[in-house]
Amino acid sequence: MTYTLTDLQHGKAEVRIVKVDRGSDDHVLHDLNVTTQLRGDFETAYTEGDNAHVHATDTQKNTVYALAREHGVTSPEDFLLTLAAHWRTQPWVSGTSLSAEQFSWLRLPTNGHSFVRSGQETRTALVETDGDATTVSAGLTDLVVLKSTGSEFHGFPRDRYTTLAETDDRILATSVTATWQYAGTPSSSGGGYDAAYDAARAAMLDAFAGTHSLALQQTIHAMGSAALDAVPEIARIHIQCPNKHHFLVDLAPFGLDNPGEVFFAADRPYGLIQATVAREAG
Ligand SMILES: O=c1[nH]c(=O)c2[nH]c(=O)[nH]c2[nH]1
Repeated sequence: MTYTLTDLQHGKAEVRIVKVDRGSDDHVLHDLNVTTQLRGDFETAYTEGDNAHVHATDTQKNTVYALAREHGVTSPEDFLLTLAAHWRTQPWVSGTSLSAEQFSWLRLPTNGHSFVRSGQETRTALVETDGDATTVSAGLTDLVVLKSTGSEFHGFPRDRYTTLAETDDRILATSVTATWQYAGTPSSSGGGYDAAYDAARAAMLDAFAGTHSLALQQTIHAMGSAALDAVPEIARIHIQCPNKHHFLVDLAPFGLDNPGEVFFAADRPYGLIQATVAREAG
């Protein structure tokens, strides 16, 4: 019996790299978790155990560290593009999928070389190549936000299984995961990928806070639209949000009222709402 073998890729997952820029007394940290995946003419390794074409995953890990030293690390997107350019020159490689998580650090005021981890969220980047074609995506995960009013949910259909009460004032809380694709390179004079990330993140937070929400769905649409408004190079954005339910605790058995002050923060199950917002073609 023969079977078809497809989707071959190999690489090193979660290469943790911390690059210190020592160009001035104010050091800069780039803290990344990089995953490499190469595609290409690697079939005989699977079918015959012939490794003649296999770029060892250990070599790929070393390449990440060496190119960080040779080319430096600026934005995660630019670093992944540097790696992609390297593997484009290597034999038997026809494409790559290179991803990174970036953890951010803030310099402490005491001196230029002490830091505190900042931001609970993780920045993400993905560079994919296929021959000469390159796509760059970016995003974030674990951006936890909450608003203590300015959120309603009503008007949904009721059937024999519906128990949820309608509400015109609830807590809205979520942990945003967003991924967006760039149609063009954000201009380096405008700050490049870093500034584009900051602008998209700020726009999404502003939309979360500023939208009087009638549904998390509406808030997601507003956040996606705000990111597209803020960064012209973003072609489309996918946003996924768990609805982190906060249930008002019934304090009546204790002779107490509860005018929207004491909540039970449930962790599961949770609603899971997602959508892609894209620019219209043409
Ligand atoms: O914003 C919401 N969207 C829903 O689809 C939903 N469903 C639900 O039970 N609560 C909520 N809240």
